[in-house]
Amino acid sequence: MSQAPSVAIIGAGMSGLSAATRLQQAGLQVTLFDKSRGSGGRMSSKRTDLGTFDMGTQYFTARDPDFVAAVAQWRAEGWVAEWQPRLFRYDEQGLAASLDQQQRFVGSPRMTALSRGLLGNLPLHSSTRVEQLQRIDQQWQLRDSAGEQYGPFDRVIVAIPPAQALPLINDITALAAPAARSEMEPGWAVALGFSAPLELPYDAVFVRQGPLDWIARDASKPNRGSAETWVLQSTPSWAAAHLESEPHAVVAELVSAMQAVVGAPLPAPTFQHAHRWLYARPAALSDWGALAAPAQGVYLCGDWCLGGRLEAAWLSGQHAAKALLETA
Ligand SMILES: Cc1cc2nc3c(=O)[nH]c(=O)nc-3n(C[C@H](O)[C@H](O)[C@H](O)COP(=O)(O)OP(=O)(O)OC[C@H]3O[C@@H](n4cnc5c(N)ncnc54)[C@H](O)[C@@H]3O)c2cc1C
Ligand SMILES: NC(=O)C1=CC=CN([C@@H]2O[C@H](COP(=O)(O)OP(=O)(O)OC[C@H]3O[C@@H](n4cnc5c(N)ncnc54)[C@H](OP(=O)(O)O)[C@@H]3O)[C@@H](O)[C@H]2O)C1
Repeated sequence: MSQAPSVAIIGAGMSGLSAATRLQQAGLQVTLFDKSRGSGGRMSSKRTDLGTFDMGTQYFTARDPDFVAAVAQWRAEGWVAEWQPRLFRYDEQGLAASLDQQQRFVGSPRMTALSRGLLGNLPLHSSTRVEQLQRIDQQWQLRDSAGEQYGPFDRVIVAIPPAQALPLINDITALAAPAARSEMEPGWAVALGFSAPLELPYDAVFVRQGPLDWIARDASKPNRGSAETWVLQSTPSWAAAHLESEPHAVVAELVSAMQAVVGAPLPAPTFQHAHRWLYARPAALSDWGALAAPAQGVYLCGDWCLGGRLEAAWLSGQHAAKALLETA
């Protein structure tokens, strides 16, 4: 190929953005597509009159040296900041402080600040659900759910959960077989706003039982504003058993579980909202990095290829970009 290949990236969550920024640095033309109104995917924030709520990624840690370096750069840009919550855990013995030495980071002033920073000036077709990839003359044409065509592109990176990726790559066995084996578990997230501080001695609690996985005072994160905002997240097993529940019923059950943790009735929230994540986290850990079909010029990445955390999503995007660059 005499000139740099053009690349379509389907999915503008962390893995797609990671691949996009790496390829842009290498001088390739990339175009992102996302079915949502913006970028970020599961690294999402909900804006309300009370302030924002992080409804997906709560915080992230950095262990891989390349990711540690990327996070240092994002901190310097002001896109992320360290969060030092007063951490507790809740188990059969009840509530106990559970402080540790782990550094934890969040987007600032909301989780999506990180995805906006990474997106920068990259071209993104938002509200565009890609439904089909067509191979024409050794290139790829994309078709969205409204029948619009995009392309041609020399290469395609599919950076979405496996169930959503499968219809796009079904004919490419090297990608379809592992994707078909990869299951994702669901989750419910509930945002609560209160008119006054709850005055609790913790900012976040690892619960991991019954309906509740985790509760966090969103307002304790850096640069969030002064409203008393909390996010409750369900365990995957509870979400699987309550996939079709009405949002108000989910709020009621998770608030009741939070009251059990707090050990006292909570005041009535002034704001409540429930969000269902059909594909929240991988059911099992994989170590693929990314999946590649170089002969067809198609690459598959996402947290599910490497471990189900934000860091894994970033690393998987880097793996996909590296594999693509090896054939560029
Ligand atoms: C409730 C919850 C809490 C979490 N908490 C944490 C945490 O505290 N720490 C942590 O490290 N990780 C956490 N995670 C996991 C973390 O959010 C993910 O690992 C990471 O965001 C995944 O990024 P990704 O790019 O792989 O996928 P996604 O973020 O899912 O990105 C995929 C993108 O593709 C788009 N898309 C899908 N199909 C199509 C299509 N056909 N056409 C166009 N676009 C499409 C979607 O809209 C989405 O934007 C949490 C996840 C959830 C759901
Ligand atoms: N809700 C969802 O859908 C999620 C999808 C994907 C990831 N989710 C959560 O992300 C968190 C990020 O994990 P990691 O980056 O590895 O953060 P750590 O803070 O290191 O947590 C890892 C793991 O260790 C336990 N733990 C850590 N610190 C404490 C502590 N101070 N007290 C008690 N427990 C702690 C805990 O796991 P256990 O199974 O051992 O309870 C943490 O999960 C992580 O929270 C994912 O669940 C959500």
